[in-house]
Amino acid sequence: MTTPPDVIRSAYAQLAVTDLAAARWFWVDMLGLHVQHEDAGAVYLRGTDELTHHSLVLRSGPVAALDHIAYRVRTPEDVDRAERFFASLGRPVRRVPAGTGTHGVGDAVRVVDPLGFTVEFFHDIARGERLIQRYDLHRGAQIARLDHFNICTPDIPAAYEHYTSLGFGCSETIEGDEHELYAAWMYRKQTVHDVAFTGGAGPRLHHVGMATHESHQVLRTADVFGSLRKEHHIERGPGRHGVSNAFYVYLRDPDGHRVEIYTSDYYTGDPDHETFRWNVHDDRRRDFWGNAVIESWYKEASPVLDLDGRLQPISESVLDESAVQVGADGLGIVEPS
Ligand SMILES: O=S(=O)(O)c1ccc(O)c(O)c1
Ligand SMILES: [Ca+2]
Ligand SMILES: [Fe+2]
Repeated sequence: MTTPPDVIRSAYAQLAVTDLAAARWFWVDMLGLHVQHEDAGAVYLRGTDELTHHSLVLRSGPVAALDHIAYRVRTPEDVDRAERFFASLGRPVRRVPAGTGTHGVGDAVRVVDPLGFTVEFFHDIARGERLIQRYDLHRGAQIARLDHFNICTPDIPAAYEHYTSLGFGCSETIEGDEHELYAAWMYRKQTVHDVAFTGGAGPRLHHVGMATHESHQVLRTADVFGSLRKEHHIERGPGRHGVSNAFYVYLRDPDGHRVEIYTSDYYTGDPDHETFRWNVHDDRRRDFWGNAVIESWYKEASPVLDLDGRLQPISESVLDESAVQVGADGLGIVEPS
């Protein structure tokens, strides 16, 4: 196997939205993301702490879907390594020279990874003004930065193996009594995750996780949606996660794309950091207070487009966590086989 690229972190997601103005209302007016650039067909957004051009791109399109997730790599040579790595796996690979791809991003490579996701690896990206202490510009949820991608895939062990081969560590898992792998959280930056896997039909994007500095920003976000009679955008929470220990709320944008507002997870940077393993029957795993997980959270997600913008076919899940009888969820009636 060829040398993998040195991934620094999850860097941006590019979402296709069917009504750019409605999406702008949600992500800019309500969540407060900073507009770094916009044109007739797309808006480029970032959080208050982000120094690179964007961490979210909303592109107008006929179908609500994920264009691609993107990881920043340490050097320009790591873009070449990514191209060779995925070519050696026999995966579709397409070089995207500077100026021909996403606005603000330099030389990049886009691949369809073994899980069926379109993934971009880049190093060069334009800078944005330092907003960390421009409190006068901090609005809405006061989102600091993109924290992670959560992806739906039917084969969690395959996802774990693929991201392990890319040098990702594993901070936490959800496992069955026989250690069947239901979910995993994996990282390159020194927090709980850059990517996590939710068992289900895939490839689909489950959510993008956006970090705030304080739990009161999570709570206020939910309050503002309630005040404006937009509470139907609130899907799950606010609450405290078992996995990651983060405080969270999940929202759905006008196209149904899911976003998590997430704060206060923990450091994972020591080389001998140990994986914390949850049992699928522990009903504190997903909400530490034992609150049930709404069925839509397990079942609904955004489809994914291939390198040519065509919808990727979706294959069904192997293990269905929502079918596991646990105290709080109570969604299913069948123990895992
Ligand atoms: O619901 S879980 O506690 O499993 C969880 C933990 C961290 C996340 O980012 C997440 O989306 C979900
Ligand atoms: Ca709701
Ligand atoms: Fe998340």
